[in-house]
Amino acid sequence: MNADISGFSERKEAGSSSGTIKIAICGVGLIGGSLALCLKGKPGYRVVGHEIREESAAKCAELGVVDEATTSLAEAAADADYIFLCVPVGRLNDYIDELSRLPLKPGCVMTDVGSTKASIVEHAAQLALKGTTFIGGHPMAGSERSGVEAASADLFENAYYVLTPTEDAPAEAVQALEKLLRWTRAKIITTDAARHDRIVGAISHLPHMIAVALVNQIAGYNESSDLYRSLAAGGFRDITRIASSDPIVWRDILVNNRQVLLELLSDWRREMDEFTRLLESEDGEGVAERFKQANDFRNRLPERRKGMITSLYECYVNVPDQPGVIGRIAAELGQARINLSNLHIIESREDVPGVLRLSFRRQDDLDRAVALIRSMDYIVYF
Ligand SMILES: NC(=O)C1=CN([C@@H]2O[C@H](COP(=O)(O)OP(=O)(O)OC[C@H]3O[C@@H](n4cnc5c(N)ncnc54)[C@H](O)[C@@H]3O)[C@@H](O)[C@H]2O)C=CC1
Ligand SMILES: O=C(O)C(=O)Cc1ccc(O)cc1
Repeated sequence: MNADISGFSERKEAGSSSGTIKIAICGVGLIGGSLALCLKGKPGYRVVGHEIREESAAKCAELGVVDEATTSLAEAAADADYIFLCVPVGRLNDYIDELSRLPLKPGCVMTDVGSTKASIVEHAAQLALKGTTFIGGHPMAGSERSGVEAASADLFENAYYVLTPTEDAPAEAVQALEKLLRWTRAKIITTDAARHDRIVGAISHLPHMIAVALVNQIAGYNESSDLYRSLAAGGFRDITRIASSDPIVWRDILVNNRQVLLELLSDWRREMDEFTRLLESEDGEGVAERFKQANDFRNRLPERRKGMITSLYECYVNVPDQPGVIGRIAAELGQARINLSNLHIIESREDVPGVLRLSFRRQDDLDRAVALIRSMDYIVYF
């Protein structure tokens, strides 16, 4: 790979012969669509979406997420300066194979957004991608939602965006990709693929498995009484939000990173065994110590209200059981021109509205809403 990068800098500065930089996005879903929205309309860029189904291609063009869309990979890739692979992890190698058989523009930079990095980076390195450079990528932001309808130009703001260039990737290519990705307003960092997979396995893939297992365990109990579902309150919702993630996307991630995950699961079982031991021996002090240790670490997590922690800017409001309270809060927010993206009543008892979850698209809206609602004497928390 990277055999011929002659003319690379010249092309990146000047763009293609038509004066524009062509960016191909293969898979215009949540992540591909969000990248497209970050880049489309920026001076000198033309964003072309690739989808395998006609309806999907038509939809992303109609929604205005891309400048144009096609179901032909050859057409999307032809003359592209950058190619982003944004399909489920299980399909990435096939795309690399197919692209390696197509005439690609010399100096083209190819990257992906897959949640695992070692296998794709290794696969791309084995193929001589004729004068193009492959650089693995992973924006550490997303949500439990999927599809182009969920795409947003703000998705990556302040989140980490990991790049995993191999040692032989030309510095100019890495710099050019980093420069392009600045439009996402993400914090770009580089590391090697194996390290990425170990760390992301622990902080993202393991939590997704735990969330799914927990929901399925409780769903099993709920067969005997619907009260399990009714009583499921804030804590359960917080820890299980990511269990609503896309099954195909996550099937591919977990199977791909299975070696790392099998080790993490064995450590997880040890953590659970420790709780079992503490409870069997009625060791309350030991239990408290586990919570204390967790509090210490969690309270020192970086204050980031996006990406891996939450997908939106959210707050919770305790609402008393009085008619009109929710309407009043919504009306005040509207009057103050604060854009509410979602409002959800979390019932803690069947007959009592207990907690209101308010979601915003911007930090600024959240901050203003919190100040306003607190000034109305309601308790607001995160
Ligand atoms: N969901 C998330 O929060 C994050 C996902 N990622 C990674 O981004 C990639 C895309 O995920 P999302 O955008 O969330 O998924 P999505 O489901 O929103 O979008 C997937 C895209 O790939 C296309 N696609 C699906 N199956 C395909 C197939 N068999 N052949 C060709 N195209 C196919 C779909 O038409 C769609 O455009 C995955 O590799 C995932 O690991 C990375 C960061 C965050
Ligand atoms: O919704 C969340 O909190 C996520 O964890 C989103 C996410 C999903 C997959 C990734 O590879 C990165 C981020």
